Amino acid sequence: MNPESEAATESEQTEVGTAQRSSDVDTTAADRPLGTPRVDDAIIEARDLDVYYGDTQALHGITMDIPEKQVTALIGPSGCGKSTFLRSINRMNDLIDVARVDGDLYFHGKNVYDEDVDPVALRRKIGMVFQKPNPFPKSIFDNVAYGLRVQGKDDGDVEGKVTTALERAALLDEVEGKLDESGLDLSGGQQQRLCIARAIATDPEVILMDEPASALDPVATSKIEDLVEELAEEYTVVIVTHNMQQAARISDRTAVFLTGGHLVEFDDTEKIFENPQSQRVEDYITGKFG
Ligand SMILES: Nc1ncnc2c1ncn2[C@@H]1O[C@H](COP(=O)(O)OP(=O)(O)OP(=O)(O)O)[C@@H](O)[C@H]1O
Repeated sequence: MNPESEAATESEQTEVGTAQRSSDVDTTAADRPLGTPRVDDAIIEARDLDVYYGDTQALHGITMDIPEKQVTALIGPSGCGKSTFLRSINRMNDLIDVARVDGDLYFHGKNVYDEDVDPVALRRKIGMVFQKPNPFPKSIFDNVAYGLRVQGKDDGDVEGKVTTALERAALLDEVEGKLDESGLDLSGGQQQRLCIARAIATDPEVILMDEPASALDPVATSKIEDLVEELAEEYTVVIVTHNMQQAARISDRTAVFLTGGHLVEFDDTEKIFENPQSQRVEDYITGKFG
């Protein structure tokens, strides 16, 4: 179906990720972050995105592109809006009563805030992993199979899909032979990899991670970091982290948000950490504040 005929079927729910963007909204110079916020291979494009909680504005005019199959890190001091931006990508902010979004956010060129977008379908393509591992009180197998069953993808090969997801999440070796045991009996690091397996079982394109290693010990953290880098061969990963060394180690590009909900600079990770353009970013990454 071409973009024009898709646009014509306004009354139907659009399968996100297939349409073309109908208009490109440029941003004002004042809002434009330093660095190279626009890229050619973007899968997600935020344009002039504002997010409010009631009367409080948490994000101001965010314009940035997330490149496909790379790791993009979002860093910045507490309360600067990193999680808010992450949640706005797959419309998780819809679940917060007082949250309101202005501006545009395109996924494969389709504005995810268009009325014809089904947020549940969107979240199948843009999965999320949270700070605290949150496996269901079910077996390891059922945790991973859960999304497939909910989506009616229980097509006889659930076992194969569960095995593949556990393998991609670098957990299979540790749980083989005990898939019937409770996911809650795994260690914290294993639980987080189980949640990652659950997120990738349904074959999303993008995985959003909100400080996925902050509750883990250094060994488990290192496994998650290795995994994130591997995942980027097949998926687009956007990760919020408080840990600047972690952002420097695992990400291709880094976005620096600063107090008040402004994106100040977005560039290749190496550039951000070695030669940032903004003095405020330099001060932040050298630990002068934040
Ligand atoms: N559900 C909510 N209701 C009201 N205000 C909120 C809500 N969630 C976040 N905020 C506010 O929005 C701003 C940005 O919060 P957000 O959690 O996005 O920041 P953050 O950079 O991810 O912070 P942290 O690093 O501490 O997790 C903060 O001022 C916060 O208090």
